[in-house]
Amino acid sequence: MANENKEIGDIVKKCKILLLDIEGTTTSISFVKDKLFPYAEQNVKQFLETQWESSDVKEVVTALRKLALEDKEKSVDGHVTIPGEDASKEVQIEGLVNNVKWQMSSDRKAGPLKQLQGMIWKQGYDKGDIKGHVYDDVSSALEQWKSVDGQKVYIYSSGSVQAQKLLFGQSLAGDLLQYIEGHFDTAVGAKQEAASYSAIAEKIGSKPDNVLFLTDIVKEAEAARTAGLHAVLVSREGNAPLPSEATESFTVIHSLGQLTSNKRKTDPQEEQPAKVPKTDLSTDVKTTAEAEKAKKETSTEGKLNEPEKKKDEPEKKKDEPEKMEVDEESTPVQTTNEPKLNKDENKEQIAKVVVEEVKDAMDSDIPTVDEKTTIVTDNRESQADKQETEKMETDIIRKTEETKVTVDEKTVESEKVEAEKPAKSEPVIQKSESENPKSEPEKKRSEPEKQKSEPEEQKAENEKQKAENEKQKSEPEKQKLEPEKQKPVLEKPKTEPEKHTSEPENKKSEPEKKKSESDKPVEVSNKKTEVSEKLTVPKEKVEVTEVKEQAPLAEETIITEIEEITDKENLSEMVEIIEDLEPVVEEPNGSEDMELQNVGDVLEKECDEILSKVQDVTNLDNIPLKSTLNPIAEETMETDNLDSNDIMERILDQETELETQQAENAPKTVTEVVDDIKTDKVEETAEKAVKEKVVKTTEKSLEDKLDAVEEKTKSEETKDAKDQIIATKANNVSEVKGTDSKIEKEIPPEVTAKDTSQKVEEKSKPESASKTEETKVEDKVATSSEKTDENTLADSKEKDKATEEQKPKESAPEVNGDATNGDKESVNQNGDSKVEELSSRLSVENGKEVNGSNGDSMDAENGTDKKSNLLKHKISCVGRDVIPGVVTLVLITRQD
Ligand SMILES: CSCCC(=O)C(=O)COP(=O)(O)O
Ligand SMILES: [Mg+2]
Repeated sequence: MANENKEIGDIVKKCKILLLDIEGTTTSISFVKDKLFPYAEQNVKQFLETQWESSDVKEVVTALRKLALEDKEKSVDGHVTIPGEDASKEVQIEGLVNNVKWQMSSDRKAGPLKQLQGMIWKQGYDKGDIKGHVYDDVSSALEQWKSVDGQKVYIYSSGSVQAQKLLFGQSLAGDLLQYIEGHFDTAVGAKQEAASYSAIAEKIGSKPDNVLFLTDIVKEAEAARTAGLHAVLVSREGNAPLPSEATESFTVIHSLGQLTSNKRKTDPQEEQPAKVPKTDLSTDVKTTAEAEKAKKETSTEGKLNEPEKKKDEPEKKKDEPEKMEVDEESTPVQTTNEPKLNKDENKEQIAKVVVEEVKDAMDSDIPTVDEKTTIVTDNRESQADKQETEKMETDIIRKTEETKVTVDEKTVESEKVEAEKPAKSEPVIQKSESENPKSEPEKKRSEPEKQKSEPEEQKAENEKQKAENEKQKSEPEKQKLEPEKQKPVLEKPKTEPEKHTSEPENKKSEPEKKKSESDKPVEVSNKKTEVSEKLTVPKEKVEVTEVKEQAPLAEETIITEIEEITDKENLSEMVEIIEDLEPVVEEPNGSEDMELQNVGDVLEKECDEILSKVQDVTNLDNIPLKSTLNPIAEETMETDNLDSNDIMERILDQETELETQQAENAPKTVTEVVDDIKTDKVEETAEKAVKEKVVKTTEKSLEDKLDAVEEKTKSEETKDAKDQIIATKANNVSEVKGTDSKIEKEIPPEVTAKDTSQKVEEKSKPESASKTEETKVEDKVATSSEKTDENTLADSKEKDKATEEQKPKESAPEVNGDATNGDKESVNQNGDSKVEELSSRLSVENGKEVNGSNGDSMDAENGTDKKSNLLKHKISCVGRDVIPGVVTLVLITRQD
């Protein structure tokens, strides 16, 4: 059995029953000898005198007298006789007191003595003179075994059952009886007899092999082992030193906590603070010191060699019913306490705390969902739980913010995919995913001033933008952009990170409006904005570099050309020039025709590739992107000849339908979203949120592009549209063309709009989160798109306004249809032939592309138109990232 020492961990897990000794195991020997025994000695006479007539006293007196006769017959050394019943009460009591004191002096474990002791001690407990001593680790171990580990605890002590219950019921640690299933005393047999343990196992209803006995007495341990029980020796401060052979044979512990698992209760609410298990480490240190000290003390084991005969156990029958308080078989017992489970439960508990902190920190922001993974995958050793927990919580909060950053970046960069040149999208996305998120918070912290100043500035900008957007939506025919708005854009060249930074900021103005000025979304939005901003500046530099590396073809060439043509370092100067210029656009010369055509083809192809890559990166194959876009695509396919009003109505209908369906699903609350963290859906939720953003971004972008097309058409109908307007509109036309072409290729015609909506909703389970993000993304895209037109058209606002004011009634019908479908007549009404030609071509191109590739414009237009379209297409792919004003200038310059 020597190997049991090494196997104790497994044995503890296996044993359903823990059988505990008291003195020297749960309670100090000194408490018994220095408190209980003296109390009994001092009060025995008084007790007998006052309780002489009670049946219990008479019974125990009879038993004591019987034992004394036996001791006399056996000639036990130092035995004390008890006078017969024929003696006076006083004589009998005097004899009894002397006998009791003699037995106690030798720590005799006789049943009648323990019975009387218990009766006397009860008075002391009742008076408050006695509090049962238990070691510090006892209560926690008892609770752990019962409440968590699923082990049942029984007491087996020479002290009477009554004395046991008094001690644990009125202990220094409170009432511990709730953790004890039953009590055994010497009525079941002497503690150094194996039969006693067999009897206990039988009474409990457990196999001896499933019972672990804890005691400070080697002979008791040996008896238990003989009976087939497992036994562990307990070494406490003040205990008799354990012989070396015993420590080699038995496992020796110094704290009951050494036999408890590291598990915690699954529901912290059920756990009382005072009952939280202490760490094993601290207890071990203490008890080890106690053990070392105990080894220096003299052994008292020899004094405890008292005979324990069944005839000396008159209280046996009376005790037995108490011993079977719990039917062990009737209550399932957890058999294993694997460390892994302990950790998991700890994690779960920690996760709850962390979730609360995340809630506070994130203020219900969506990306918090990603933190769940961190919690689950964290592995810690139980003894360092507290420190690890703090660290973990910190890490989780930090990673949560990092996740936010990642999600925001993906959102922004997904938007960039649409907004930027096609060749840029791939490296941007790759960069987003490959970046080390841990570096982001550092970047964020490195720019605190920017974080503080920009939101306010941005807020004013957003409000301004909102007003503009409202105006554009409600009064499309009066889309006029303030000239001053063009300057900030023109002052920010494409390669400046500020341009990218400003986009997501502007896009956040809409969610604030749509959320009915709700504070929380605004806060979240701002928070995300800050993160995006902070990260954008340093990151964009890298992105630009990568883009340059991977997109060295057409657009870079065009950029170079533009730069060469303009040869202006200070673009603000160009703004002034442009503003002063009377826009005149002429056709490119014929020698450039093929070159431009090639460039246009390349760019168009790259646009398609980018859309494909966006889908790959965001796993859009698994979500109904195509279906989401389908309503738009199908409508356009079926309404080749519809005017812009029809298209807009259908788009709006689709949008309304989608929103209605989304609204039907009860949105998840923030708490529910955060709670998802606990169910290991964090990554899934975050992924869905990102996908949702991309889907919505794409969808909204398309809608906005169609809006832009319509707006362009309207502007064309003013007849005196300037070159800048045409060039800018060409951007959107090309983009719509590329996007629509892609959609048409990918969307199977059998997919219905209804299916699309359902799929989107099913896929987007974190509804409220998605809703919030959707709104943001949609608004971002909308704002971005609108702003592009806004800025580009700004310098022609006054002229357009004057024109439209003159012919308000004429503009409306033209915008509603003819221009979109390429009615050259309606466009030509406004005069300038060159402008008319370009406008007409643009109208044709708009009509064709919005309607879904129903023909090659090259076939319908003359060579001049082809060149112009190619030029517009070329510029459209670049212009958005360059500057509309520059594009205009290029147009002008090239034509000149
Ligand atoms: C509550 S019992 C008080 C201690 C006592 O009287 C005694 O005999 C303890 O014996 P144990 O078997 O628990 O060592
Ligand atoms: Mg003991």
